[in-house]
Amino acid sequence: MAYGAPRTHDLSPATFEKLRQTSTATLTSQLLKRGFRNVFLGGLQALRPDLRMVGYAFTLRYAPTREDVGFEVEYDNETNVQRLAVEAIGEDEVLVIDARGETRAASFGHILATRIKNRGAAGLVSDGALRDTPAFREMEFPTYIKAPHATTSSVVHYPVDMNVPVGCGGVLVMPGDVVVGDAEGVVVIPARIAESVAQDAFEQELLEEFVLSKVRAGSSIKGVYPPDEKTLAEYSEWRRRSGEDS
Ligand SMILES: O=C([O-])CC(=O)C(=O)O
Ligand SMILES: [Mg+2]
Repeated sequence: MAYGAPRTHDLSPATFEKLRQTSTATLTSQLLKRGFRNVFLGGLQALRPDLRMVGYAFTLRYAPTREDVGFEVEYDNETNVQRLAVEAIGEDEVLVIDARGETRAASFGHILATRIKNRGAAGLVSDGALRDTPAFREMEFPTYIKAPHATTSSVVHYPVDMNVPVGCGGVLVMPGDVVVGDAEGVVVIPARIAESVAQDAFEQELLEEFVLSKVRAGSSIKGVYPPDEKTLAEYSEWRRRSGEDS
């Protein structure tokens, strides 16, 4: 069992800030331009849609419980992989739980979430259920789940490994991948391309802001969305005037 998130690429503070400002929709478009089609985690809802999330994936994988394996009433902090993950996760990491879409019991709760938040974690993502969801809605902690369920996890599944490649919401998540969340959901960005994706996404949103202002003002989408050369020239002028170019 591998412990500790292997972080292959550390993002600059500027990139972190850009990712915090760009939407997951824009990020999926930039990833698609680079050939990545399956990067948005399907079927998840934000419990705190008002918060943005940016961090590195720390993964946790669950498997179904059997009558003789995995079921615990009192969790053992020395051996239970979920509990070991809680005390291993680090600063700026997002706990990504592969719960196989299982929603007949929780995969995490709010006391454990409070602990990982205090360890500096940047958020929590599970493609299964969570318990204590009323408390999660009060916590300043970005959290994404498939559904609420009050029953504790080991009734249907148990944690078997951490920091291994997992599937979450139908998407591959590698430890150390960059994970970004907004009100729409969660997107995973391979760490080695995250800087360039962030830069191009930021540029795309500036251009879209200009395009939207024209469409709002009554312009047709023809020649505007996507922009032709005339619109791009107007955009350059608009950027110069709004002081975006230094
Ligand atoms: O039993 C659990 O699944 C954990 C729990 O409720 C919590 O962390 O508050
Ligand atoms: Mg609880």
